Amino acid sequence: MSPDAVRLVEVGPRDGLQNEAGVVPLAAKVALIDALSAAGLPVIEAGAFVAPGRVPQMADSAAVLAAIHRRAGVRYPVLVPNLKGLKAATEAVGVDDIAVFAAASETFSKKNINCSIAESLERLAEVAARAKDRGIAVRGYVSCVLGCPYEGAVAIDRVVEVAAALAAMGCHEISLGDTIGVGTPRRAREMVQAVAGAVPVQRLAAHFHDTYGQALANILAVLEIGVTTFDCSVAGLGGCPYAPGASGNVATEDVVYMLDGMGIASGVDLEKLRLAGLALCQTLGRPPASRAARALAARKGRGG
Ligand SMILES: CC(C)(COP(=O)([O-])OP(=O)([O-])OC[C@H]1O[C@@H](n2cnc3c(N)ncnc32)[C@H](O)[C@@H]1OP(=O)([O-])[O-])[C@@H](O)C(=O)NCCC(=O)NCCSC(=O)C[C@@](C)(O)CC(=O)[O-]
Repeated sequence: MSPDAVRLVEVGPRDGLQNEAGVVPLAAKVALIDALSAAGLPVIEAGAFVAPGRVPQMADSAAVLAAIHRRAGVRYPVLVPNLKGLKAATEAVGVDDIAVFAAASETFSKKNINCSIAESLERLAEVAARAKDRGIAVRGYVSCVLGCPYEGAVAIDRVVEVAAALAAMGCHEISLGDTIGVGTPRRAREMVQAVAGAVPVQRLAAHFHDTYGQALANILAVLEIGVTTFDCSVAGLGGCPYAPGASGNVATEDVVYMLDGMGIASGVDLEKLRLAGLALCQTLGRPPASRAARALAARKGRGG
């Protein structure tokens, strides 16, 4: 059964832009975030306090946070990999939400954050404890929940273990990331059902990349078993620098179009969202990857 309402977590300004080869001007990032909040997104991941040598595109995250217009009720989490990142985040303007990230694949963990899964969980537990002491909410990500770019298949038991460890260290929500978008609906559902045996489904979020065009189908599959929080990226921006070949997250416009059609409330204005994505894509010099955004633009072009 489908819910009446869902919560969308917009990850475009972080997951979307982290993989861009060229420099995205600070003003364009700020304008994007402000346009997304004006479109009704309740959570907008605004940046990452990671090593700038590894992900140069996120190096200006503190400046982004200082420049955005904060809308009442909107949350602006940032990614934090370690205590150094937590320190930088707490020194930035207005950070009261962070997200820590681990993986269900050893090789991905090593490539992405240069340590084993066990080491990362130890490190993140300290980050989470200190963040909580300061009243900062902590979200947890698990990458490679349906496959790894280096190891291939990933055991569901491993996903359950990592998700449970993040929940045990106090993450209020666990986002399950199909980093390379290889998942299909039945497997996505099996994975979520298994994780829900360890972490209540109300605390789970689904984070599907759309590499194989399966993201919307996967969302629907897990929506029907109780997941009500979905990560998405405006204009389908993105990919992970440590997941070669992976495309962006499911496009927020495509998700909102589907939800609107199903009568499921997200609080997001599709037209304002489309224009937010379009403005950023004009800066990037390419069309939005969102099918819904393209179709809506074509309809407008025909006077529809
Ligand atoms: C995790 C680390 C930091 C480990 O870092 P390390 O590679 O082990 O190296 P280190 O700890 O020895 O540090 C190397 C240099 O970085 C600095 N440093 C160290 N930490 C920080 C920090 N926080 N902020 C700023 N600088 C930092 C540190 O001070 C040092 O500077 P140097 O002495 O060379 O001048 C590094 O490997 C890293 O930043 N990796 C990038 C991870 C990343 O951002 N990946 C993409 C996001 S995850 C993702 O996209 C998946 C997700 C979440 O979307 C879900 C999904 O789809 O699966």
